[in-house]
Amino acid sequence: MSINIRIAGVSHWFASPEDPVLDGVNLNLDAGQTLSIVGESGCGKSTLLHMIAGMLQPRTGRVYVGGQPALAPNPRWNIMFQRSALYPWLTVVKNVALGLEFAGIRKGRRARALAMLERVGLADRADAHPQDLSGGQQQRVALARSLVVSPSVILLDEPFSALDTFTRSDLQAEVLSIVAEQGITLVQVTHDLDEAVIMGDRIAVMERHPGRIHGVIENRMPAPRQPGRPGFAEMRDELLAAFGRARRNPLSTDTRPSQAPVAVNA
Ligand SMILES: Nc1ncnc2c1ncn2[C@@H]1O[C@H](COP(=O)(O)OP(=O)(O)OP(=O)(O)O)[C@@H](O)[C@H]1O
Repeated sequence: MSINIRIAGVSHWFASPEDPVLDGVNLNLDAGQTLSIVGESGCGKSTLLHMIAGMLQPRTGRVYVGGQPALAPNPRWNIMFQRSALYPWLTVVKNVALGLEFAGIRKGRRARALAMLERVGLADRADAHPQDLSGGQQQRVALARSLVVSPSVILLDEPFSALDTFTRSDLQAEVLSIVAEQGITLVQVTHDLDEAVIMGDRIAVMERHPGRIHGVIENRMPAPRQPGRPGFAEMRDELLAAFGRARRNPLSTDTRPSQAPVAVNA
């Protein structure tokens, strides 16, 4: 079942209230939509993702997932990090099946894990151990573990940043296809503007220090959104311009150009 996400007036600080990491973040995502979050290093992207995952509570405001406050981690919304740990003593298929075990699913674990491995192109390595796989293959296993539970929401924190261009492109396409097929709501943090355009129906651009939503761009490109296709370069240029403005105004929104074309449609 698809579910929506609502980030309502979220502010946060770690060390001191005088040094907020997030300030007044509002963002809505419809059920089954995909959102890319971009912004300079340290602007609070991962912090926001942790809040959606229920791993961290904002000092003020609230995150709602499927209408419920995200007060604790939930197996139906899955977070995957840049380097998701696999267990070296378990085979690939057992690592994937662990996702099902964590979600409390008892029956048919191996068959479901194998089907998902097939999906990410690793069925033939099911009985290998993670350390015998390449970095890209290990990320595929981690992805399979996240997706095998048919989560309602998947949260990806730069999952493909260490991968070569071709592997990254394959995995982007595979994630988008699974997400569309299962109606999963996707939030992905990325530093790669091409990836932001490829993955996001909407793209949130953040300012830094404190972390704020500078604007949200509605991605007008129809799927498949691939570099070189009509409209891709325009979307990327629009994003790059918004990113540049967000960087130029890290400490204040007062100097933001009034003609900024970014749709603040949070
Ligand atoms: N647990 C924590 N304790 C103290 N400070 C933290 C903690 N987690 C994050 N921070 C600080 O909060 C700020 C935002 O961090 P966050 O990781 O959310 O940024 P980011 O945009 O994801 O960065 P990057 O793009 O480099 O991954 C940073 O200054 C970081 O040092």
